[in-house]
Amino acid sequence: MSEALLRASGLHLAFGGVRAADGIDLDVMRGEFLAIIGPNGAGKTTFINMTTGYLKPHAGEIAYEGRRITGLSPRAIVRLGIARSFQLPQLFLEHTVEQNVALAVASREGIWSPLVPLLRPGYREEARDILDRFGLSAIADTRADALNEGARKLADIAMAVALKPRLLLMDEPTSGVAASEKMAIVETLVTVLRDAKVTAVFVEHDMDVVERFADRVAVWSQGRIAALGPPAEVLADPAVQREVIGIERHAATPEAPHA
Ligand SMILES: Nc1ncnc2c1ncn2[C@@H]1O[C@H](COP(=O)(O)OP(=O)(O)OP(=O)(O)O)[C@@H](O)[C@H]1O
Repeated sequence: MSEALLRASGLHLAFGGVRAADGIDLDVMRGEFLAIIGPNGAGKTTFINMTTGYLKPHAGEIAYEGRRITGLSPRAIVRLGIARSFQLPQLFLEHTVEQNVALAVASREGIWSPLVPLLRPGYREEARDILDRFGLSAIADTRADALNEGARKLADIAMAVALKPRLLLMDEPTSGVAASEKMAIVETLVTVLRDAKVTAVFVEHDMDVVERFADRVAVWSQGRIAALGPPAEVLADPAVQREVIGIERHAATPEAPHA
């Protein structure tokens, strides 16, 4: 872990009077798992949106593998090796899990029709292999609209992995996942990503997940990074505990009653 895979410098973006990014500087190191925490509205999703081409910063620059990517389209950024998963999974609900992942496999070749993967066995085989790695083989033939939240999140991430990214950004991969399933799901996810040598940035509200799986944690606050470092250090900081973790634990209570 010595080289920056992604480098964000001086990112600014305002929505009217709201400064969603107010001077973000961040290096994501090759091979690391970086967690982003922070209260609602701090600008965490905005950072992911800027990095993946869904939003263009008003100022500043993002470089990936030394190349400026600011302002490129989401598809162009995917082609360079950056994928994302969403806070609300973006699955084709009337298709099966396997068909969804096969669609992502086919999209690597510029094919975006949901019908094509049904016709080409190679795409389906690769999709099966990915689902196997995620422990999702049992639900390969289940329609996406019949999945519970945890399975839906994992299927969405499996689609992102099917794009063969070197960097994966995940927006709240565990939100809505039952507390009893959460650690096992993240364990699987981390194993798949480490095996595939994928660097990961993930927005997370569960501090137990951050503590256990992140190499570093960045604390977002009002469009800025208020703290950055190893979880054991950052989460022990009284200011972080007071201003972020208290809020996070409180916010996480309804879906994570164990917290
Ligand atoms: N498209 C948009 N138009 C207007 N305001 C926006 C837009 N996207 C984000 N914002 C505002 O920018 C600020 C940062 O939002 P963002 O979604 O990045 O925060 P967040 O830290 O991801 O929050 P959460 O934890 O609730 O997802 C918020 O005040 C939000 O209302």
